[in-house]
Amino acid sequence: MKYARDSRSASRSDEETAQLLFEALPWIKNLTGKTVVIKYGGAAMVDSELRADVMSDIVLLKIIGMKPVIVHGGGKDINEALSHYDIPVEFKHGQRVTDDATMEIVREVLGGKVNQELVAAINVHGNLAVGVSGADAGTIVARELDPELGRVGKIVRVNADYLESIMDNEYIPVVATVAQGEDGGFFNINADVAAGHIAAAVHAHKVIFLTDVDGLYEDFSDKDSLISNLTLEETEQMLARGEVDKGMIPKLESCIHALKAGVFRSHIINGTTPHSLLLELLTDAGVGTVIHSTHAAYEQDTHPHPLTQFAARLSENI
Ligand SMILES: Nc1ncnc2c1ncn2[C@@H]1O[C@H](COP(=O)(O)OP(=O)(O)O)[C@@H](O)[C@H]1O
Ligand SMILES: CC(=O)N[C@@H](CCC(=O)OP(=O)(O)O)C(=O)O
Repeated sequence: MKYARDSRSASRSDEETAQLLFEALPWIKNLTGKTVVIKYGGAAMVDSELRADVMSDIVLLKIIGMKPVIVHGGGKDINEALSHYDIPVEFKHGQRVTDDATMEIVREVLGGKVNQELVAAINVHGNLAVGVSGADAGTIVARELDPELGRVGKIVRVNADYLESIMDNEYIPVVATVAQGEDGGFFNINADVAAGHIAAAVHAHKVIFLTDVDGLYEDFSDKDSLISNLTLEETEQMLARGEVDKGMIPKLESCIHALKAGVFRSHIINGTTPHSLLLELLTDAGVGTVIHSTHAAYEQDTHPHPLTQFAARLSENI
């Protein structure tokens, strides 16, 4: 996906640029020192130019004082590699049926190619990113979820200390969701599920799912039904009524898991929209769906703020 990069600076005066930077100050102060888990995967990850820009945005967030943890997927890359080796692709309930041959490919693609490419895209800005396999230091430990799914894991624990030690040393952990098995082998973990567990374990302030749609729709066939915010309870009710399907189910379940563990907010945003992360984190205007514990908690935290102007102008100019 291509998009214009330079129109923005051309259409803005120096004074406006200074104002934009100044208005970001309260947001930067608010987020300093906070851990934010960012799940990046799926269709939002396939375009290399866009991927480089998302990694640059994460570098910016790190430089302004946040502590990002990236948890990445790579389902499409796994599918390509499997078709290259003539291994069939099969999913059940949103999870890849993972026999031993598939597990080897998952390890190579997630722990190798995809992880290294994301780390490299960050490290062009300085040596900030550390690639972490979920199997390193028991970062993610799992056991069999369901014999029908083969080597798909159910997470039993996360080594938050290891991830925090990486962040304490000012690095950004970039986690591939290959788990260490309690049985000594490896397990394949859905990256949405892993992000929710990791956010809970590191007591993240927020968990953000970058995907290929603008957020959660009340009715996916109606593009006017995007939900800007909803509570944990409303999310549970939507799931129970069967109103969401496909990849949105593990995302919502992970949002619920993270919120119940004390994560302040879960966000679902469009990773194919340029700078959606910056808009979501540095403005009140928001660009996707926010899930929060209660409406009261949401209202208390969401004040009208001059920076909403920053959001509007940033959106206009990209
Ligand atoms: N109610 C809904 N709102 C938004 N997306 C939905 C909904 N129900 C199903 N979906 C599907 O969920 C998909 C996102 O999940 P997924 O494809 O797994 O994303 P990713 O690959 O980014 O993890 C959307 O592209 C959409 O097809
Ligand atoms: C068990 C399971 O389904 N694992 C996923 C892991 C990668 C992933 O989740 O990638 P996306 O976020 O890009 O979809 C898989 O094999 O595709």
